[in-house]
Amino acid sequence: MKSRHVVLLSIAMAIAGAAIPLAAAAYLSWQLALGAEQGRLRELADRLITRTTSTLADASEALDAIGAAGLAPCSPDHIAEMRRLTTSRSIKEIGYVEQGLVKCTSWGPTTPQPAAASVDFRTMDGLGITAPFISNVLGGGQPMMGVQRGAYTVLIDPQGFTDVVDSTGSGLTIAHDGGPVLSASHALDPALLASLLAAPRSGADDNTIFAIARRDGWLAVAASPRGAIFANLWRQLLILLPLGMAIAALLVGVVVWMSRRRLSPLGELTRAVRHREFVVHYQPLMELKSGICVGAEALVRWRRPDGTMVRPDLFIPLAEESRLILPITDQVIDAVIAELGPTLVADRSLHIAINFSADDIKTGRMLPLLEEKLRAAGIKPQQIWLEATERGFLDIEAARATMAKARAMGHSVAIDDFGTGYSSLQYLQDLPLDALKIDKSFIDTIGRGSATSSVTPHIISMAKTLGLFSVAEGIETQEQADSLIAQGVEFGQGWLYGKPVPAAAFAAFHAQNKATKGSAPEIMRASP
Ligand SMILES: Nc1nc2c(ncn2[C@@H]2O[C@H](COP(=O)(O)O[C@H]3[C@@H](O)[C@H](n4cnc5c(=O)[nH]c(N)nc54)O[C@@H]3COP(=O)(O)O)[C@@H](O)[C@H]2O)c(=O)[nH]1
Repeated sequence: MKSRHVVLLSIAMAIAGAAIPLAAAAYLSWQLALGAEQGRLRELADRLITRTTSTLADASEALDAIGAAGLAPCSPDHIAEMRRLTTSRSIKEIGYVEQGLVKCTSWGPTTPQPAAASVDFRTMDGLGITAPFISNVLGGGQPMMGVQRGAYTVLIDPQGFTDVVDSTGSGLTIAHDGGPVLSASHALDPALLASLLAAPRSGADDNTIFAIARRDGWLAVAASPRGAIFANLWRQLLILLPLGMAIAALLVGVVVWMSRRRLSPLGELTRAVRHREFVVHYQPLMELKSGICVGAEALVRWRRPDGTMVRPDLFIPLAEESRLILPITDQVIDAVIAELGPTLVADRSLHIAINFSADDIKTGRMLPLLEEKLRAAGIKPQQIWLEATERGFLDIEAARATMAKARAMGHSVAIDDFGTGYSSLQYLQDLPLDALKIDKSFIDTIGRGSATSSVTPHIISMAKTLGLFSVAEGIETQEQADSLIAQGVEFGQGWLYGKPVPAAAFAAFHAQNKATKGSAPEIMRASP
């Protein structure tokens, strides 16, 4: 993914990371406040049913008592007893009805008049309920609720159900489940009430929050305006918003940290390793005297997704520091085998030099892997040279063990960039080596009469004394080549012969060189 895309994605993720926890905090606060209000309304509705059933129980008791009193209808004692029974808070009046006419009430005898209305429904214990009950003779024309059994009708003020239950102004409605409404305070929107009676449920709409309770044959609805939850909502927000803000800050921090990591050189390199973005170019290695191409040095390049190539000296130091060099070396080995395996199998005189990191030289972890891969491809170990810089010799004993093992397997081993390190020359005679690669900085001095130009002959003669091949790096002119040949340097590479090129171009160069100059010896070892 390109850096621009990473930045855009990071911005999108940071916005989402900030918005989602805040939105979640707001949503959760709303849900908690709504849930609390609905819980309160449910409780109110339940209390309303309790109040209704206890009022009806009072009425039933009064009806039983007057019925069982056995007093002469409308006698002073009968009227006194009816009056005594109206002392309960909910019972407003009692009427005695004979043949459809009210003969007397708890207030006294009346001129016989027709009783008000017929019964609307019967409760589970047989009480006949009329709601509203409006009669001039009973209840003085006020809308009441009539509870009837036998010859008696008890009048109850329906407002009493709802007034006592709630003091917060919530709308309360009690209805016979599946039947008419008995009482309502702060009347609900009629359409909403009708819908709740038809399909009882708790919930909220644009204006109202409502909850129901249903039991003992009664349905109670409690409702409050949406604004009723705002106080609780702010309380919830005060708790949850800081939490949401903390989570948002954490998420944004993580996104920033991840994107900075991803956009950092190390992040880029890590991703490149994961996506195997490395390619290998091959620079011809020549036998200087004969001009025969004896092999090539494998040089890694990082091809970024946009196609640009990154030079190894720009990423190898970071790769070594972060140990990403290990998977990079593995990818180089895989590329060499995949790209030049058939060429190497077809020409046993050809070899490829691979650069190994200090870590590899110290641990030797790549040797078994290399052995297995070469065997599978049919490539001889002698065809792969190992190059190590002096940085790999910091732990000289470990380096010696790895190099000895590599040579025992059949590989040749060369010291790369020789002369640029600070290691003691002492180790040279003890290390199991085949070649010294003289660094380009020394080759550049040839013919220039500079102070360091006198060092090159010493390096060449040291290699000879130690019985090692010398390989000159970075030969750019024929003058340099002639001088090196005259000093007995066996091999060399440089732009004079060829720049590092992709595998196919190198194979073509090698075939052309072989056709004109012939083949190198199959095994090139400085010493057994
Ligand atoms: N651990 C690993 N290190 C690697 C690997 N591949 C490369 N490297 C190291 O990176 C350094 C830079 O390499 P590169 O940019 O590829 O440069 C090489 C040649 O292109 C360059 N060269 C060769 N001939 C000439 C020349 O005539 N003129 C000129 N200006 N430059 C020339 O020199 C580099 C050769 O490198 P080396 O022989 O290895 O010293 C370099 O230090 C590589 O080692 C890898 O896979 N692993």
